[in-house]
Amino acid sequence: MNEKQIKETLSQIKDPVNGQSIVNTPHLQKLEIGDNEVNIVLAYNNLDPDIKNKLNFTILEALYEIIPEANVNIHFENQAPKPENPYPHIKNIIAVASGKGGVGKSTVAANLAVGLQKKGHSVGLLDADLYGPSIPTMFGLKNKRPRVKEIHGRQLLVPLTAYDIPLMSIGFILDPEQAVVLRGPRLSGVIKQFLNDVLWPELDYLIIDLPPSTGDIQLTMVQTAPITGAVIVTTPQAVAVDDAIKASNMFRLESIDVPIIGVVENMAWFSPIELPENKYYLFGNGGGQKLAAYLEVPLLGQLPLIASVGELADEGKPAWQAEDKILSSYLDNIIERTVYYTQLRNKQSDPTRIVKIKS
Ligand SMILES: Nc1ncnc2c1ncn2[C@@H]1O[C@H](COP(=O)(O)OP(=O)(O)OP(=O)(O)O)[C@@H](O)[C@H]1O
Repeated sequence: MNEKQIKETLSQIKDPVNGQSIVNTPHLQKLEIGDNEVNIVLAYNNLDPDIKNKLNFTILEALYEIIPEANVNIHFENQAPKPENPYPHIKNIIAVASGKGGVGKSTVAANLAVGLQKKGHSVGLLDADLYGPSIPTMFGLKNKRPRVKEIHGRQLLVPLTAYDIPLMSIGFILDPEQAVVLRGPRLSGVIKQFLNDVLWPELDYLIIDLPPSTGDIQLTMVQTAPITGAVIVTTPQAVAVDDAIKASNMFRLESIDVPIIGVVENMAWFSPIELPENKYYLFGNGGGQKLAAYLEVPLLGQLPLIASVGELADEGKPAWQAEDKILSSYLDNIIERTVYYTQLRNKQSDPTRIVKIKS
């Protein structure tokens, strides 16, 4: 049978619930076109029986017109639809978050992106820290502007690239003074633009560097994209851990429900270059482990305080670029465990749903 013709015919039929074409609606669970058979499974949450009968009849009638000899089976399931995903070309969206500022969230986000890319994954990095974007500096792209490309009448932003990673940051678009005054609808407009109007390629991971704490940006993000999971960054300090708990609690609200992949403890200790085996616990010891235990999530790894991390970042190079073996081994561990626990999350839980705005 002519699959294209069948799909075209079905695409003329509208989903009675959301008005989308029946072939694109998230209520469509299955469409199988065999030699002489079409099997359709639609899932609705308590659909009115009259509407269901009418839809059933409309589909049968439309297909009978073009394939009168075929066996058409339409099965309705009573269940919630698959979550909508406006970004099917991005497999995993990982939000890197922290409670306190300055704990190294951007450093971890940048190095996660570079490390994942080095291991063969396709990765994009989105700097959503509107009030203090550091990604342009860390990747040596300060004062650079993205190109605009018109596609099907839409003006889309082409991400800048460094180390083969497509990058987007508010710092590429607005001056810091302009970003600071963004509020309410304009703020969420910018966040939405970052996801919807940027030409992100097919990605295994989109890493999002969120601002510290909880606020409008985090809320807009979960209302815009299905965040696969959050990575929480903390230093060992008790105050940082307490604030990280507050930030984590936002993701865990029943209405938000973004899984936490794990915890990264940054600035875990200091080792002088001349004595790399010595560890000095400047900010206390075990805070990351405590946070992970409290949240019942894995500790993805620890990153010591190493002067070269900060120096390289200021030179526009993420630490992964360093030839430092000790540093690479810590980063390697964090990357491997992030991949493992993200895959485990995908196996064990349903995809995240975009948070609906209640009016
Ligand atoms: N492990 C480390 N060793 C040395 N310096 C580090 C380390 N991690 C971060 N830094 C430095 O500490 C400073 C703060 O780091 P970063 O910008 O990543 O923090 P942040 O949590 O994203 O901050 P913000 O609150 O601005 O979002 C930067 O100068 C960075 O280079």
